[in-house]
Amino acid sequence: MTTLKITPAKLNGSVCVPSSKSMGHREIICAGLSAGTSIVDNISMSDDMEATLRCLTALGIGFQKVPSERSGRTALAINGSGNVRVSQSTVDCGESGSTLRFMIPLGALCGEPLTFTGHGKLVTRPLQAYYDIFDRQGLSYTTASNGYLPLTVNGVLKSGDYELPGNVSSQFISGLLFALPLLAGDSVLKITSALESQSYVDLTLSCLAKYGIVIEHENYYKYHIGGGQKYRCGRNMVEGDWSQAAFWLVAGTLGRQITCTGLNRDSLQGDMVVTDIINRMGGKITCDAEGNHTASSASTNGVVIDAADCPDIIPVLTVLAAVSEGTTEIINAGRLRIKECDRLAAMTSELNKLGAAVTELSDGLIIKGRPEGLQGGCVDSWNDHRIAMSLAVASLVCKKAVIISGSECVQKSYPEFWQDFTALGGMIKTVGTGESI
Ligand SMILES: O=C(O)C1=C[C@@H](OP(=O)(O)O)[C@@H](O)[C@H](O)C1
Ligand SMILES: C=C(OP(=O)(O)O)C(=O)O
Repeated sequence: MTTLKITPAKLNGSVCVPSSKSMGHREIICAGLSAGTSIVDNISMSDDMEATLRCLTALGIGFQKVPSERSGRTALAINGSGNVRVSQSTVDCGESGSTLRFMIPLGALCGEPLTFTGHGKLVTRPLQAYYDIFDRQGLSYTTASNGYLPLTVNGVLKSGDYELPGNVSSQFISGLLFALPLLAGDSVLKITSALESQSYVDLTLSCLAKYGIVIEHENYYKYHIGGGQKYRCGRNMVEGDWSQAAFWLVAGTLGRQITCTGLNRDSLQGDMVVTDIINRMGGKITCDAEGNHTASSASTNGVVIDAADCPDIIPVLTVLAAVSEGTTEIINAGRLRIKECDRLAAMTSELNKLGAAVTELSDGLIIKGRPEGLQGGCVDSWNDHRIAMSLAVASLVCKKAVIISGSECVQKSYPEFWQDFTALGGMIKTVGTGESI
């Protein structure tokens, strides 16, 4: 485990944000399901993207790295056959919920046993929505106790009527939307409770459409999925990641000025709402003609933030709230408890260690702002990339150093995070084992 000591410093400068992890997963899955070769350019590699690539291999889909046409990042040539088959009996999904939930229905097209393993919190993250479908269809599967990983699926999904809850994870909906068009018959998918993370369903539908898959829906609650469809190869670029930009836009608001490049101002990513939220709090985020977004230093005030459609930006917005004038209420955030860690508990515990005043509710947070700043101290990442990156941003407003243990977890989505943090003026030192802090 790596421990970092961050000496408080105001960050300043420009950063090219990684490409979208959510869109990257979707692109390489759709490319892998097409017959022929697709190029997906501008992929930011991370542990989660590696996990999805391992799944493609297990499903008999080939890929190779090729020179990028327009970015300095990875471009992948992905060779699919238009369908899936089990080419490896076990696949490790790492800690990636998206990977696991997108791949299970594809594994359940193969008609041969395929075992999904994972690590950390992924082992216990909810999968019941799929088990209910398998039970209804009589599809054979086994799990460790309590439905935990490893999960082995062994059977073929049947076309027809499907139901899913809308408030556990939209990743189940995306997973079925990838797989059901490949069945011979038509399917209808109904969402039986309030839909959260709807923007992620939009990302799925838009990627499917790019690859030639037609799905009609009635206001996101009923999806009509024609069977016998074929994915069509493509050449696509992945745009910048708004969830990652959020860290820098909060850091710019708390620091001097930070410009994020590589972003699409017309993005379908729900986390783009971070600009509206920061501006609503009194921040100063502007956008130029190229879509570069600049956050300038500003004094901010508390607001109500609805987490239903943007769960991933809540930890870093909690940091901004912690030093804003007045009170911030985070609502509809119960789902944050079933991510890489319990993010409501983690942000409450770790920010309060730094001197913040955060109160945890069952599905939200109340944050009493301390505009005078925080103290600093020793905190833990809870092995969650978004907690580690949020605590790094919190260091900007601390009087004393912030020591973060478990800082290596940023590998999950943003391996270059600490390099970028340093390039913007952050002062980081690795603390060796046994070294006093
Ligand atoms: O589909 C996706 O790419 C994601 C959906 C969201 O999860 P939920 O739908 O479980 O909220 C989000 O938190 C996750 O980081 C990525
Ligand atoms: C929750 C996240 O990812 P996943 O659900 O794919 O593990 C995340 O990246 O914050």
